[in-house]
Amino acid sequence: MSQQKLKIALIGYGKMGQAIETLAIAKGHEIVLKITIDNAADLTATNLQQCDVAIEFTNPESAVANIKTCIDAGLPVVCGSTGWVASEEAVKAYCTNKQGSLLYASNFSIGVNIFFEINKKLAALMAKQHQYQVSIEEVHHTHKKDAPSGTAISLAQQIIANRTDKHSWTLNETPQPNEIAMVAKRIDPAPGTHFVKYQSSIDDIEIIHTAHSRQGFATGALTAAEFVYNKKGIFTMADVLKDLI
Ligand SMILES: NC(=O)C1=CN([C@@H]2O[C@H](COP(=O)(O)OP(=O)(O)OC[C@H]3O[C@@H](n4cnc5c(N)ncnc54)[C@H](OP(=O)(O)O)[C@@H]3O)[C@@H](O)[C@H]2O)C=CC1
Ligand SMILES: O=C(O)C1=N[C@H](C(=O)O)C[C@H](O)C1
Repeated sequence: MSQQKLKIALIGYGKMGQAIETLAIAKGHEIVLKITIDNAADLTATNLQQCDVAIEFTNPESAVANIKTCIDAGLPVVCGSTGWVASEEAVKAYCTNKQGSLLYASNFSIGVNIFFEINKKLAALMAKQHQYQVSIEEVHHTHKKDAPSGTAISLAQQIIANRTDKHSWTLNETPQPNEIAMVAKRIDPAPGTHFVKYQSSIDDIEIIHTAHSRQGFATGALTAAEFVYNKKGIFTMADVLKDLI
């Protein structure tokens, strides 16, 4: 079946917004509304209602308000901004109450979503191997505003869900026994590298995902928009990729 050509609102026109625009136009979609910091006042219900779907990639401070504006306008929204995890449950409740559509992913690339599945399985396998210290390391470019990355937080949440002895994580500090140690490094031009390490005095087990560019994130975000534009509810990349992985 051929893909419906979408009228897209791009909220945020930085590295990700621009990468998504290129891919969207190549697939025959139309960017009807482009919101930057300079025309943020144009993010109105009237303008959003000219579109089929919004794709939001801004920053931790703007994301929540932008998502709510889309929900209030009745427009499905795909959000890739990270760093607002503390508001996630409240935003989902807002979306549910307003019968809106939201698809948030800390990472849209197929590779990372496969990596997530490996991480969950490895965490379950290692749950009783207390001789191994588990830790997460992420490396990103120096323009990144949040730390740790949203992807690193997702990896930690998956580990916590698959063992009983870890309850939270700590960044760049010595962890308590019930915490996962996280390290965030900022090195240009890294688009995003994530390590999950299990280390013991006898041996180490390590899984690594390395993004070579932003193409995987942009492709995944556009696929998510094509998935959600005519749906109601709260979705994840697992819903989008359920027939693929
Ligand atoms: N989920 C995923 O797969 C991925 C998520 N990300 C996340 O996406 C977000 C954006 O990343 P990236 O594109 O690299 O960042 P950029 O800084 O390159 O782009 C963000 C853009 O949004 C603009 N902006 C800020 N506030 C608003 C607003 N209220 N309305 C409209 N535009 C606004 C910024 O302007 P100004 O610079 O003037 O503030 C900037 O141009 C980050 O949170 C990042 O962590 C990134 C890659 C993949
Ligand atoms: O800011 C970025 O660049 C990225 N952010 C996301 C995150 O915080 O996990 C995804 C990817 O790693 C790139």
